[in-house]
Amino acid sequence: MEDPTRGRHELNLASRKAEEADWRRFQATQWLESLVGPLGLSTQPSEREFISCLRNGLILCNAINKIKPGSVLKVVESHSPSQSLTWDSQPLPAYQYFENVRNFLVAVEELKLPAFEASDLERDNLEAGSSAKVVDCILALKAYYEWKQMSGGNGFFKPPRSPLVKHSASRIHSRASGALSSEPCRQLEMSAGCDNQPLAESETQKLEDSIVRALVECMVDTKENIDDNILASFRNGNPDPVKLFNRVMSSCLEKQLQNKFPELKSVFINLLGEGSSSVASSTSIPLENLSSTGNRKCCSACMKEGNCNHWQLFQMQEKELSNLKVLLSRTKREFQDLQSQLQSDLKQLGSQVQELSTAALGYHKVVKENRNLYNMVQDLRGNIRVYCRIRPPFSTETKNVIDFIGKDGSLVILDPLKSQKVGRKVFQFNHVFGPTATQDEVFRDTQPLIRSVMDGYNVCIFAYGQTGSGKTHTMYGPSGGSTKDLGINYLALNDLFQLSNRRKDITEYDIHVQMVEIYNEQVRDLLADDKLEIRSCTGENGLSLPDATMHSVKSTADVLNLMKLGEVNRVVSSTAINNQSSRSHSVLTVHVHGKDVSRSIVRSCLHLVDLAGSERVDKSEVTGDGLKEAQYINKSLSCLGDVITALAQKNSHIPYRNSKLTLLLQNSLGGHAKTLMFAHVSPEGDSFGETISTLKFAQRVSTVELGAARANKESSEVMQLKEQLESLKKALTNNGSTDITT
Ligand SMILES: Nc1ncnc2c1ncn2[C@@H]1O[C@H](COP(=O)(O)OP(=O)(O)OP(=O)(O)O)[C@@H](O)[C@H]1O
Repeated sequence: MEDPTRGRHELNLASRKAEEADWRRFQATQWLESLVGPLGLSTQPSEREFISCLRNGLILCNAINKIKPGSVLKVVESHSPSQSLTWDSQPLPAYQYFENVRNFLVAVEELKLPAFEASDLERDNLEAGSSAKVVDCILALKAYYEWKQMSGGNGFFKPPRSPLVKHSASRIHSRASGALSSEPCRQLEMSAGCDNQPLAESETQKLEDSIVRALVECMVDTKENIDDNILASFRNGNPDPVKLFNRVMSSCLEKQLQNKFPELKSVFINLLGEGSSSVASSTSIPLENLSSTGNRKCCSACMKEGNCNHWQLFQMQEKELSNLKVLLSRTKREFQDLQSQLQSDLKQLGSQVQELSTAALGYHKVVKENRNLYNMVQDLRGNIRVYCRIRPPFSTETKNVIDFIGKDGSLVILDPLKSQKVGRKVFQFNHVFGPTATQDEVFRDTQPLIRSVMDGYNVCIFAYGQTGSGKTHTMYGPSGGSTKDLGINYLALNDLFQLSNRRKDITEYDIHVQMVEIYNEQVRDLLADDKLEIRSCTGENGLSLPDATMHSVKSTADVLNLMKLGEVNRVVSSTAINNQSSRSHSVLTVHVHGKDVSRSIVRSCLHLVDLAGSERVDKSEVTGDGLKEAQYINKSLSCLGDVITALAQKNSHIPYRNSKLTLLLQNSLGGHAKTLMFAHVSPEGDSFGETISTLKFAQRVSTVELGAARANKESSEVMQLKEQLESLKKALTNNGSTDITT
């Protein structure tokens, strides 16, 4: 037997379906009008009205061009001005406009939106429900348009499901739910429940069945019990379909869920709750607000305009936002970790640098202390300091005998005639200046020694070496009177003036100079007009050259003038080895006399000696007077060697008197003076013999112990006592002579 309620339900369903179709058509019309202007249709257009209006494809093309400009490039327009867009004045034949419809459908396909058949717009096909596909297509366009406006076209657009598509699988279900399911589904979609539920397929199916059954029953009941207010609003001819639908639906749901399907209510709440839970937790909006008020508010506002994706988009963005928040806090944590790691690394690095710099400082301090201690030991032992200076080679082509120059004063030379293994000779000096050392560098190393003259020490600096090895260059500077690269003589005096100036408040200094040469065993005054020969080299008052003229100097200019005069007077001649060879030993003596505020007196002298070059007579190719000069030079140098050897061997007798040179340097070599020798060598291979001989001599000199240097300083008491002694001596002498005469 046929169930009478079922028949009634089917009847009701058909009418609901029709209502739904009307409502959707209304939405499509409203939206098209808002997009392209008035269509000339009634408020509730019939299917016929609606299809006729769209038949020429003009409205459709204009609409799609508004959504996506250029979608239909050529739109066939209505030519007659009398032809309006109203549906009933549609001009024929329609085939002229078939192109519009076809182009529109192509554009719709390109947007991947649900399309319809061109024949759906034909007059002959018009029957109930035939416009559904066209309406679906327009509502899909509407949804696309709204998505594009909201997202700016970024992301993925998902067209809303057509009720036709969804329910084609089951005839019964489509019958029962075709008209209605789109709305609940959309409601669920809005809360992200419809598609995103991770339910099993069978479960979903079961759920859908329950919902559809409940809704069908609900609507049948509601339709029968529709309250007068709702019917009245229908009758007064101006119903708001959205409001009407909402009211019907809400009262239906409320009743059915409350009374008949309490289990369905919990399913609904769960669905809505699950869909909202993540959002609720991330935004702290109460669940009820989202599932009822918020959700409904959003949709009631949008329902007027058609399909609504707001809630879904909102949820997606909320989710993305919360993901981003998590990412941000994780990145922040990582950044903080990195920062603290960096800080601790920097701290560690800083302390390491600090340690290193302390170590470096300590190292420099120790090196300096070592040097000072070494010098102190040298002073205490009274050793003669020996510096070696190597002249730059005259030609790069000649073989160089210098193998290695150590910073510690070691020097290795190589016999050019022997192999590297056996031809190497090692020497050790206080310092070795290589060919590139400047005059200034050489002076800076000797400066402390020179300055000690101002404290009362006697100092002697002499340059020794073969002819042409650079002795005059070191002591005077480049030959030819150049004021560039001036040597130790000038730089030393200049420095003494500066020091005297700096100490002028404490000590008053007088500086005098003498300049003599020893030529062929004769001492000659280089600063006197007539170059008088000086007979005595050891005079009274501690002066080694009492007869040589004494010149007071107050400035470096004075010194320069005197040095020029001395250079002019010195005997030089050209030899095969050096065309400006010094044929004599020159001695510049600087006498310093200082008196300080306590009336203590310092008296000292600085000998700056440029020896004549030692040379092999055969090699220098000299004859006659030149040969005689060379023999004298060699003899005096060998006397110097004898004195050095005797001193080195600590002999009781030192043969100072064997030559004028050793007699002149007696106080510097045997007294309590500070002595420095510059051993000059030529780097050329053909000078190897002389180089070895110079270096051996220098090595011997460095072993000489002179005893600790002593300053010539007399305190005011000693001076007073000395003065008293002098006056007593005089008185005694006077008394004696008186006694004799009386
Ligand atoms: N360190 C140097 N840098 C540049 N040129 C140098 C250097 N040493 C020496 N000379 C040059 O070498 C040449 C010989 O030097 P110098 O006259 O000083 O030798 P010397 O040992 O005094 O010779 P002699 O014993 O014959 O007088 C000069 O032309 C000098 O300018």
